[in-house]
Amino acid sequence: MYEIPGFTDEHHIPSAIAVLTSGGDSPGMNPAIRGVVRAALHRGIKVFGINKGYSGLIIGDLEEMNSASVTNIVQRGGTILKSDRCEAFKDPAVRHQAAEVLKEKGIDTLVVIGGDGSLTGAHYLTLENDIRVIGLPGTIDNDIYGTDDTIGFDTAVNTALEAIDKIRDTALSHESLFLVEVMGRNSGFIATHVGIACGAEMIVIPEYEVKVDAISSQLASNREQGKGSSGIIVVAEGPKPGLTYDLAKQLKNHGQQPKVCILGHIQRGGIPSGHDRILASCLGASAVDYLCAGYNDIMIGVRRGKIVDTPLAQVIEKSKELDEALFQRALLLHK
Ligand SMILES: Nc1ncnc2c1ncn2[C@@H]1O[C@H](COP(=O)(O)OP(=O)(O)OP(=O)(O)O)[C@@H](O)[C@H]1O
Ligand SMILES: O=P(O)(O)OC[C@H]1O[C@](O)(CO)[C@@H](O)[C@@H]1O
Ligand SMILES: [Mg+2]
Repeated sequence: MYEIPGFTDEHHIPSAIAVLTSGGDSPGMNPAIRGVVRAALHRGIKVFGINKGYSGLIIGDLEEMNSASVTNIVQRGGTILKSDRCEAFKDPAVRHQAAEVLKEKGIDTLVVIGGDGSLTGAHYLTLENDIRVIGLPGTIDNDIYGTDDTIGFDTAVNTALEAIDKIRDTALSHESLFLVEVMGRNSGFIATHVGIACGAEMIVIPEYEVKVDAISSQLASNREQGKGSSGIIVVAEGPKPGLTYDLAKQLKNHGQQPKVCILGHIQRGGIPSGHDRILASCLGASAVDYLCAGYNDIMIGVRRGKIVDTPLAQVIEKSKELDEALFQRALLLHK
């Protein structure tokens, strides 16, 4: 499914690899961990699992893994290593402490599976300390520069769709309008993909200004065309809680009677899709290939079906643009 680079130079075999998951959990983190562990063991490299992301790293909560440690996890949601958000890791002194923990155990390389924040932490860790790092994009948000796809995005979109298809039944039966909030504080990737796939009447995302007038006239036009008065508007959660309720209020002022349904954390859990399992497995195993070939301070992702690497500095600095053409296509399909 993915074109995998073949490396010839393999003179940088790590003494031992540690792996952690960080930030919001995402479906596919487990097959990614499995990929790292099995590929490392295949080369005779010791591999350690760190519990609870950077919080566990700082206090040395880690243990050696073997092939059985990752048996029967390819199909499991969440992360067997657990995850966390760790404010303390933003402090360089704390990162130094983390590096010392690794060195004491004879570990010289770390694989970080997480979102943009987690990859930022990984970049600083290697810049300031003698630890090599590889990042893997593990987030449902798909908001990471340097990869077309992130581990968990596909599953999250499908989970949201399953829920919205059910809400659609009720919307049709009662001729009612639903605002369905999906995840995405700063990015509308989930909302755009879900909106297209569920046939939403409108999609609201943080990247573009919300035009209540436009939503109202779209709904009015639907009624005039004989499409009925039920509808689904997919709304990305946006930067602060409550924005979907604010939008509902504004629509009420325009004579609409919307109901709000917040999908929330169901989007983060569940069995990873086949797509996410394959992506995660390939990226996990590739992390070990890249380490053995001497790479450091990169994220491994996919572009146009190829496994590719991007310097973490770029991943952090640049933001992934929403596909404008795709969003325009969605607008066309509403009409
Ligand atoms: N600027 C930073 N410097 C050092 N570490 C950071 C930085 N930003 C984030 N991190 C570390 O990464 C952790 C996770 O970051 P964040 O909460 O942004 O989630 P994420 O990795 O982007 O995942 P997601 O957005 O999918 O939940 C933080 O709790 C912190 O430990
Ligand atoms: O569970 P928390 O910490 O509230 O995080 C929610 C955020 O995490 C994400 O689910 C990504 O992991 C975002 O889509 C969402 O905005
Ligand atoms: Mg993030």
